[in-house]
Amino acid sequence: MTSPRTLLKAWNLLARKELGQNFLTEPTLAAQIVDLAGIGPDEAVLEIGAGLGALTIAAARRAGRIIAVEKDTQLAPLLRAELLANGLEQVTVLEQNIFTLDLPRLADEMGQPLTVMGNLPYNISSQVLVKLIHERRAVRRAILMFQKELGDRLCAPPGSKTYGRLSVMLQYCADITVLRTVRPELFFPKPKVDSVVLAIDFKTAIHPPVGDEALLEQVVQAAFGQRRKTLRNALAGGLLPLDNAAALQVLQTARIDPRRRAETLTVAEFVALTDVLEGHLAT
Ligand SMILES: C[S@@+](CC[C@H](N)C(=O)[O-])C[C@H]1O[C@@H](n2cnc3c(N)ncnc32)[C@H](O)[C@@H]1O
Repeated sequence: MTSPRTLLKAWNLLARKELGQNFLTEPTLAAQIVDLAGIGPDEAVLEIGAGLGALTIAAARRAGRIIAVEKDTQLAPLLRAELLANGLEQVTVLEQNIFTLDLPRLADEMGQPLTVMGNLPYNISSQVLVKLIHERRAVRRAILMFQKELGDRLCAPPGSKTYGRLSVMLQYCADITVLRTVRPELFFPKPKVDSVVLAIDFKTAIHPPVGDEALLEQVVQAAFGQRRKTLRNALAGGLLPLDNAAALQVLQTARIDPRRRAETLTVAEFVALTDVLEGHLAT
């Protein structure tokens, strides 16, 4: 792997901050991430934000097929040239915004659920996660690098300050494992903060499953949208079709103290609350 600094210079390009371009500089680290991801020859891998190919090249040495998505059309030819130079022909580079890619359709075309991999641009990491949650029937596993602060939020338990909307929605449908942290020195350009690699295994069965997942998202959004307020006031805050009396009734039926705050609720309690609310809205 040629160093990102050398490659960009040779192609007369600059790293684009607005695309979250912090490239991995260490091939051994890229190989280690791919090893930790347990990528094997039978897998279909989708890489989000392939950049200059650090992870792509490491993964292509192990995986059956790789679809590498890269939004920056200036980088894509460079990436193709790098892959060719490394004799890696089983990689398809898509010059595309990840948000325009239909994952269930891609998984159908590949004949199996996808292993998703990526050193995510920090400015779209949360949105990518929401997309993966929504389209998870197409995803077997995701091995993703995040800014450490977001990684901590995703893993945060109830009761902690960083526990929030995404922690609940992700923990509801996935098991999360911290694989390793990565220091800023291992990227070019060097970011200001540490990163973390997480393995996200989507659950094949959820216990307990919620009746209406879209409603769960709305409840979680309403609760954390006003996280300093009591649940009763947050739920009656306007996002849900509930007034203060109805919010109280729903919380009491779900056996949740209306004076509690969103960050104290377990995922199972959010599920129970949503199921009660669904029944309430149906009457
Ligand atoms: C943090 S860099 C990682 C690059 C490379 N995977 C690595 O580890 O060195 C993120 C990459 O995602 C690309 N990117 C940014 N927004 C994107 C989007 N919406 N869809 C696809 N790729 C995107 C950037 O251009 C950049 O190459």
